Amino acid sequence: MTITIGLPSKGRMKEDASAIFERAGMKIVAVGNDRSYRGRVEGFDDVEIAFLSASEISREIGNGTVDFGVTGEDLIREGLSEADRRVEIAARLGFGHADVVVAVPDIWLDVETMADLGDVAAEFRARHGRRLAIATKYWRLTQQHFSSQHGIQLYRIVESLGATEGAPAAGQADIIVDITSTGSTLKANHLKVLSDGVILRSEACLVRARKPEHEGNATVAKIVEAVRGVV
Ligand SMILES: Nc1ncnc2c1ncn2[C@@H]1O[C@H](COP(=O)(O)OP(=O)(O)OP(=O)(O)O)[C@@H](O)[C@H]1O
Ligand SMILES: O=P(O)(O)OC[C@H]1O[C@H](OP(=O)(O)OP(=O)(O)O)[C@H](O)[C@@H]1O
Repeated sequence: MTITIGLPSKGRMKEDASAIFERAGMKIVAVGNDRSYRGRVEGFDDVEIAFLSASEISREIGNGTVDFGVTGEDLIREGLSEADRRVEIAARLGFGHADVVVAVPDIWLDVETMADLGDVAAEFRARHGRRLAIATKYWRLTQQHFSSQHGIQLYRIVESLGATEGAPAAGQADIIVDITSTGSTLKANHLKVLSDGVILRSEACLVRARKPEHEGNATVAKIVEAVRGVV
């Protein structure tokens, strides 16, 4: 059986993901020329590499098209329903750290917690004649955090595919759910994170699709062991 590993073909995780495999004794070589989206691993004849974007990797692990992948935990939990049933986080890789957070305008002085935000959401319609609007690309994580975890139902999600932090000032939304690493983008846009507003502390992970045929497969075990040995 050939084991396929999805690695980022571009973006912020690309270099670090390949470097981890190299440190683990699995040197990746491109098949064909440099622009090829296929690779192999020196010394592992039954392993192939598929170079994909970070969000494609999460999707392909979810549907089992690749056996392993390196991607952010945020993309796994946002992209896949019942993620823990479908995939296993085999190793946390120590790079690509970012938190998915709930942030509100600095000037909302009375709003520090999700409970405060729940009160605001409840009053919002009476005061403004509409629901609290949340700009985000993290639909699933937002719904889980607001509805399931904090019992807040009165809100509406405004899809944002970029420059999410600008949405409140632009009048497109009231608050945001987005990723932050240094916090400088939030600060520049006069937003603050609620004290219990960290939805997920994400980092790059080696993720395995849960497949029955992995049971007892020596190559699968070797890949996990090799990567765990260097993180
Ligand atoms: N400052 C940051 N901003 C955004 N994402 C970050 C940051 N730091 C780490 N990440 C992580 O990087 C991953 C996304 O990587 P990247 O932006 O390179 O993907 P991408 O190539 O844009 O993928 P796609 O095109 O599929 O969206 C996510 O898992 C995210 O959590
Ligand atoms: O907390 P900070 O260090 O300020 O980082 C957070 C910002 O970085 C990312 O955007 P980026 O400009 O990298 O573009 P992207 O969303 O297209 O990846 C992310 O979407 C945030 O806006």
